[in-house]
Amino acid sequence: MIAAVRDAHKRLGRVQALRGVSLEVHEGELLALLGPNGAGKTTLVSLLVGLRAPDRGEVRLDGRDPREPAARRVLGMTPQGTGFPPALKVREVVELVRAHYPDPLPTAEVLARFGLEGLAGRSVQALSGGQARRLAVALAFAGNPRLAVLDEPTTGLDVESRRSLWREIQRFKQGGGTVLLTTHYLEEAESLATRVVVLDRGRVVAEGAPEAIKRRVGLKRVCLRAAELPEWPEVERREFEDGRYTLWTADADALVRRLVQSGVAFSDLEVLPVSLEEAFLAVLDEEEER
Ligand SMILES: Nc1ncnc2c1ncn2[C@@H]1O[C@H](COP(=O)(O)OP(=O)(O)OP(=O)(O)O)[C@@H](O)[C@H]1O
Repeated sequence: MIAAVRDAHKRLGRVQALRGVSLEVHEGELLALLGPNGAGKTTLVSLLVGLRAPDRGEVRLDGRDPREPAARRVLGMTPQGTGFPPALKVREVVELVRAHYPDPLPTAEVLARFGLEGLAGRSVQALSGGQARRLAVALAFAGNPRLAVLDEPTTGLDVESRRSLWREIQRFKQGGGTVLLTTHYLEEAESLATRVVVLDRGRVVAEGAPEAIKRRVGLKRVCLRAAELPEWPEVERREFEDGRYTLWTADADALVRRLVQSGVAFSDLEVLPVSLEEAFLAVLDEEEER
């Protein structure tokens, strides 16, 4: 285990941002922290990286208090916000971060991997939003750390930049690195994460592999083309768009049998799992009802 939080509580001003959160980050995993705005993700990350201390509970990074500089040597992170030292060029910012680590990646490699070669001599103030974001993520990897902590790494990036960043994140993980990331893109968590933790109002409300969280919701999607379908008891929810029905059901087998027995003409039948996004919304709905 490379990092752990046990029963952490944190109050920020009048807000109880964390209410007893426990979390372990295991070596080699890619853990995605999900949750709606204000759930406490950034606060939790700030405890793990030693920027804040919990009011109650314990935080460990590589077995030590993350507020000790020596503990943070295992850690690479995206800077909070995009506040780079203003007078520096891109290459200089990369070199500044590398200088803090015993075995960093070569500067040229950092620049190349994150599509920054053409920008090496550019002042950080003259970067576009997307370029600054790529630099921020590159800095998390520049020191060749054991744990990379990425707070919303791909927010504001175009599709191509997002995909190329995903490739770099995966490459780091394949090389044995551990990643903790927060994201609002469920698709990102679904394609990258080995494990997902969902926070809501300062608590962990769901945890597991993306597949397990989807199973917990217990529904499947049955999709088909048909002119009109009767109401069936197995169907929890239905949508009709462009001649195609999507039916959400807890028992896809029973629904398909019903469909065939009904004699309704249909085509293009597919049975699909729910997406992580649908599962995420269902988990938050359950919490809301509690
Ligand atoms: N410095 C602060 N002072 C007072 N309240 C704060 C402070 N920082 C955060 N909060 C509050 O603490 C709660 C948790 O915030 P946090 O930034 O951890 O959430 P988040 O899950 O990262 O949200 P988002 O998805 O919007 O980034 C929110 O209600 C937020 O308004």
